[in-house]
Amino acid sequence: MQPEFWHERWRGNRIGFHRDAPLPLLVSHWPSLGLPPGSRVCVPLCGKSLDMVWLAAQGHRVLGIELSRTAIEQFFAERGLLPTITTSPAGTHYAADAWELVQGDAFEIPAALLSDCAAVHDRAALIALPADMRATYATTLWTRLPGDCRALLVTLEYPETEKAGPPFPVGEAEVRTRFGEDWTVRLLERRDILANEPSFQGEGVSDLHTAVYRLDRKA
Ligand SMILES: C[S@@+](CC[C@H](N)C(=O)[O-])C[C@H]1O[C@@H](n2cnc3c(N)ncnc32)[C@H](O)[C@@H]1O
Repeated sequence: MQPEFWHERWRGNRIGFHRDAPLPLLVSHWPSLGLPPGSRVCVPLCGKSLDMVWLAAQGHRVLGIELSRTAIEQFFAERGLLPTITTSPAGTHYAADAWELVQGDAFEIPAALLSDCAAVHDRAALIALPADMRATYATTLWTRLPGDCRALLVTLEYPETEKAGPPFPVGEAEVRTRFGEDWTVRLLERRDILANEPSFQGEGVSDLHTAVYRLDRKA
């Protein structure tokens, strides 16, 4: 999954991963993180997700990280906002209201930019990446998050021989292997969603679950 793969998806508007409403699992599980309003939330590989709108409505400031300038421009245009644009070694920063979206590579984001992030929301970020890139993602961005950080991580599980990713299946054992050393990992919910996902059924997937984890950075 090289950058060109994603740029091509955005150019061609082939963004089937984008949802026209906040993720229900975010809405139901986010309050359990107990974050104070005003906390900054990192949304890696953010696309133009409406989850960022929902997080802002909860009183959070949002730091999104996204390769595609198209995605970022569409996010602000769809809210009728003209962002302020600045640059840093991390990339190009677009900021308006509660949102700062950085056009850059999530693997290259420096710890200084993440230092005041109290939480992470990962939906379709880890599972967007093939195994070798998931390893890099876990050992770069996630290791640079500050000491008291918490996270919601949403995954998909299906038999990997039944469909080519993305999205890729990531089971509980992999989540614990990738994050368990630095994070306390708790499975919050695992839900059968095959009946709601005709495109997976159409590709021959016989079993499909989504799982939500809470991660707490170990001291
Ligand atoms: C499957 S989409 C999910 C987008 C969003 N999380 C959502 O739920 O709609 C993955 C997104 O990650 C972006 N992306 C892929 N690799 C990236 C990287 N290394 N750094 C930043 N963004 C990346 C892609 O451009 C794409 O918008």
